[in-house]
Amino acid sequence: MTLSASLHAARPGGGKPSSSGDGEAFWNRPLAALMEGLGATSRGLTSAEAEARLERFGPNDALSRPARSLWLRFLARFGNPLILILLFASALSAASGETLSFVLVVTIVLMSVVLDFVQEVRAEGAVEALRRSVALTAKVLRDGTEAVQPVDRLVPGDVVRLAAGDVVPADGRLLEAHDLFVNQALLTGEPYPVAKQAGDLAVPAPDPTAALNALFMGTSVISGTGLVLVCRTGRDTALGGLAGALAAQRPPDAFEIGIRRFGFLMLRLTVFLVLFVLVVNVLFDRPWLESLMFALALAVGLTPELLPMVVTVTLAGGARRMARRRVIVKRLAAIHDLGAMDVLCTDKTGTLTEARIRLVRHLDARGEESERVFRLAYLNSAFESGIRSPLDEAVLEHGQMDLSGWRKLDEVPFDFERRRVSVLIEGEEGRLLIVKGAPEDVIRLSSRYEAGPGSVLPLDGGAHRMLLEQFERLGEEGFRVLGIASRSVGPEHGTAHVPDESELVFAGFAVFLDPPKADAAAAIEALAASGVAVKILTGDNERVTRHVCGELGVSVLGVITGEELARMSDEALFARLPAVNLFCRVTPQQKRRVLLALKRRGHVAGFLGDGINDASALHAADVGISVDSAADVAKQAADLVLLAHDLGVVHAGILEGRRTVENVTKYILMGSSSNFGNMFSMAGAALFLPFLPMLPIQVLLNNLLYDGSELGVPLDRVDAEALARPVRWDFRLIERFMLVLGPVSSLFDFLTFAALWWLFGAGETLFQTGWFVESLATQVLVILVIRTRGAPWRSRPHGLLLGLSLGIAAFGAVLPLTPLGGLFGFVPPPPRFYLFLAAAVPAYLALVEAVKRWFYRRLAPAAGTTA
Ligand SMILES: Nc1ncnc2c1ncn2[C@@H]1O[C@H](COP(=O)(O)OP(=O)(O)OP(=O)(O)O)[C@@H](O)[C@H]1O
Ligand SMILES: [Mg+2]
Repeated sequence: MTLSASLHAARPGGGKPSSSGDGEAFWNRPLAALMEGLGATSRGLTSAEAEARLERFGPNDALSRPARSLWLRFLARFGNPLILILLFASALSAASGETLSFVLVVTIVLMSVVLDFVQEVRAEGAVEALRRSVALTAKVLRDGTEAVQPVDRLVPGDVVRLAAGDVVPADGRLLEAHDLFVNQALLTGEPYPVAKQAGDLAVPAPDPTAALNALFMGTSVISGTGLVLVCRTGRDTALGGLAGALAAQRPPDAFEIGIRRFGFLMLRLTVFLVLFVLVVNVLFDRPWLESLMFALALAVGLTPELLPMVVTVTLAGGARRMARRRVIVKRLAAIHDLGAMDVLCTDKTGTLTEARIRLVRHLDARGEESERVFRLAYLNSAFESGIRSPLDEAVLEHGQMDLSGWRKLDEVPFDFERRRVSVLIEGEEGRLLIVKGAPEDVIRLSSRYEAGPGSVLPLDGGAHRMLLEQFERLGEEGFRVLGIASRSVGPEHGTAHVPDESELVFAGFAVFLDPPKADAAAAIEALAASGVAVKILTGDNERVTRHVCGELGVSVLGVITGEELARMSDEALFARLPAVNLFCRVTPQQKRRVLLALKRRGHVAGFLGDGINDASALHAADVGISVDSAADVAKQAADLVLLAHDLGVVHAGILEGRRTVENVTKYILMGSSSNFGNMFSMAGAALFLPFLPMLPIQVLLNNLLYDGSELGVPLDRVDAEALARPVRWDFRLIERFMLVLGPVSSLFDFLTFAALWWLFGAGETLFQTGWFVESLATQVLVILVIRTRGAPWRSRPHGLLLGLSLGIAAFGAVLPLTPLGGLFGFVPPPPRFYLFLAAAVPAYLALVEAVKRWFYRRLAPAAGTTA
């Protein structure tokens, strides 16, 4: 993985002194001294003290930059050189007597900046609030009791309880550890489990990777439990030291690249245009100050600087609407990926099934109900301290058992490669290793079996067949099954290891029922109808999964099991992918491999999962989707978090994502074609007219009104046809669109110039007025044509969009007739002009419509949809 690789390479924070210490790393200090220095006890802080420390240390967020105040950010907006020069130039003109124009320029610029700024801040606030709503939490000791707190409220001195699947929320020292293994790949790049223990180090460790008594933010607990004293938070953590590298390393996504490329194109055109206008005006000996201001006003309207803001605002609007459909967006750009997604991989439990797992039977080897099998399963589930799966919950809920006669000595924690868990306990039967896991493996590891009370028989070929048959029959009936086995060991046996899981005595099966989800079938159909294929990736076995599919009416095209996958080359997998929609008994790494293969085939692949075993697939996917109740590591890896574990929610989210992408595209099409075209015409006009085609202040006003008319775009409706298939950004399409429609708009503008000049014999002020009214109307109304690929009258726009577009065009037309118009240098045009307008604007729109149809038919027939 590039991320961990880069972190590995960077590896700063290594010898970084702890914020709590005197230059010595916190893991090397004696615990007692460390606690004294932190003013901490093993019972945690008081709420009041924690509150005070939060003030002092700031929020526990390693990646955030210190927030700039709103005022500073607002002022920074004026740091834009174009705006500065414009203000400076208008101040110069004020000095030469044009005070009114100066006041107007400042007012308009201020209004524009405020409009943009308010939108952006609101958008960011909304996105941040959404992100917070699914933020990770930690179990913290506060006021002597355990409380659940958002991770960013942790402070040095806090005591945090951790279990398997948790992401370590800060850097700290272990106060207690039980069978604790963590994944430190974020720090070391190596995914192997590392054992951690409480206590002082015998030999000082030079860097975090060697500190076996400490845990570090961003690493995750694989198994076991721990109690951690928080020593460093936020930017002071080892992860915080990497934050810079992290941010720098994140490769830009396709969208960012597209926006940048497009922005650069616009920038070049702007520079060219502005220089052109300036040179022409200077050559023709026109007043230089006004020409400069005119050019600057043009540039302010054209600069792509605002494009990312506009996109962010639209995406944030989309994120808000998705939240109403119970999909929380953690990474804004994921909205596009969601809209573009054409394959969705999902796990089984919780998505296709209710995840209300019940233990329904406990059968011995002969298939008879057995209390002993339940007791062994119960002991295993009760004493295992690793990943507490819903299967364990189901065992523990099934009945009560007195554990007082038993003591736990050790365990071999569950992992998704081995698919079993063992506990070593001591009690009335002496020392006993109890193994619970995937039946085919537990049977394979057994050499004898219990055939009724007190009777143990060798597990020979016949018995083996009998057990497998029983297991398969249960699977075909849709039951999830775990095998239970045990082994007596001598008193010299104090610890348990993987090789001990052999020569077992097979006891029987724990049989679970997890009913299929009634509405999953409809959701899968809806996804298919929307061009998203669903593939199932599960750690469970083929029989159970087939049964679930059968109940749901999902047809199984082809199956690959984990075993086959392990033997399969990447090429073979690549070739078989299209014909397979079921992957069974796959390990976490195999889930990841399938996703990478799908991506290599050119799919935009999503993954929906909630378990620890899903985290690496979530990372690998283009769109990682998890649920609010998921394990920390899964939630952290996800781009989107569902508030309800439901494929229907995903479908709703996909449509919302596509809609958002379509609306962003509309924005860009509108801005790039008509706005660009109009500006281009102004440059032409500068060449032929003896005066400026519009006063600088009029250009600015035009721009402000245009911006206002765009406020409705994010809310706009999108045609059903556009939502029916995955959509991708297509900046080439946008560029071509601009290059075709820009000149169309310019062509029409020159016709207008001609009419104003010859038909109305317009002088400077009338020309400027007429042109202002006309250009605003065409720029603002063209959205009604280009917002759909089909006929505009068949696609109803959102009320606000329609209202703002018509309203602003009308406002522009009426403005010159009012006293306010005089302020901006307008004169009331003759009635004949309005007749001309009433003919010209519809003619323009009709022309755009014709060219648009030709464009989509000839130049971009299939663009915008995925193959
Ligand atoms: N608590 C447990 N004790 C023993 N074995 C378990 C336990 N949990 C899971 N297993 C074994 O590991 C296998 C894989 O786990 P699981 O079914 O949860 O994987 P998964 O990929 O998350 O599946 P799903 O797609 O259903 O969510 C199980 O089929 C079972 O054999
Ligand atoms: Mg699962």
